Amino acid sequence: MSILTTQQLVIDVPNRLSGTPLNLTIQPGQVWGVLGPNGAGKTTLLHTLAGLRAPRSGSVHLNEAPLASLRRRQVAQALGVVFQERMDSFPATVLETALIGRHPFLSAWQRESSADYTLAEQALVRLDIASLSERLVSTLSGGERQRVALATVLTQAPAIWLADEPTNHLDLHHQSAVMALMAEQAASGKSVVMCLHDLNLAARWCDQILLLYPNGEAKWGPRERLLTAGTLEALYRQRLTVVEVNGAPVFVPI
Ligand SMILES: Nc1ncnc2c1ncn2[C@@H]1O[C@H](COP(=O)(O)OP(=O)(O)OP(=O)(O)O)[C@@H](O)[C@H]1O
Repeated sequence: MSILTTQQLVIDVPNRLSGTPLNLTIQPGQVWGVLGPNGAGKTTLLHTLAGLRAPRSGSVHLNEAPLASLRRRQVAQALGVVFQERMDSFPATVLETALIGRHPFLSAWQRESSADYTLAEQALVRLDIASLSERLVSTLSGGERQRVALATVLTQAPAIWLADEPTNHLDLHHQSAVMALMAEQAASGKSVVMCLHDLNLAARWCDQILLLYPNGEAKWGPRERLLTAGTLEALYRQRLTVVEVNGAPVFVPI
């Protein structure tokens, strides 16, 4: 189990003067939804939490060690990132791509073991792409590629998932399946931080919410406190109506 914390973290968004310092504790078992309009800094935050981008100020800690003091390999053994944009530039099959998830655990010239193959094959089954195993990733549809990216992180089996719009390109069935997978990861003691544009997925699946505003302000806390029509209307500058379905709020733009 791993805990990711931030201390007085201000993310480095170009041309933004300042922002609310973030003091977050991402605990095992939690599912965080990061919400905010385009350009608010969701991806920047996710990359900063992954140690891929330096903060403007403050710090990110993995189990109390500053992320900046850790070797990349150590970080990759604990943190998995589902990127929003991907460069699938060299030819690789779906299975080969999923196996990349094991690389943080292999030494320089070490080949993947049969246990690594088993993990990758199980991940392909879980993401419903086992039948595509030998296909080149470059030949896949957008939704299929998205599921390869998720399968790669599932193969990595990190304690902390950082996922940038994990339901991007997915049809309704696969959106639900992926959110259920995230919830399942949290239930098994992992933690999940997701950037989302779909308020209703956040309302249904996230227990902690972080709202990012275009001016750098931020609010965070339990879903019940932050996912209200008033808060979200101000965040998105969009009027909303709320209905309740199966005990969860559903936000509809009006
Ligand atoms: N390398 C860069 N140079 C200049 N501006 C940048 C750079 N990277 C990010 N930005 C700007 O920083 C801001 C935050 O970008 P970011 O991608 O984090 O937003 P986001 O909330 O994830 O947006 P979206 O909802 O559109 O995905 C945006 O205004 C973006 O244009």
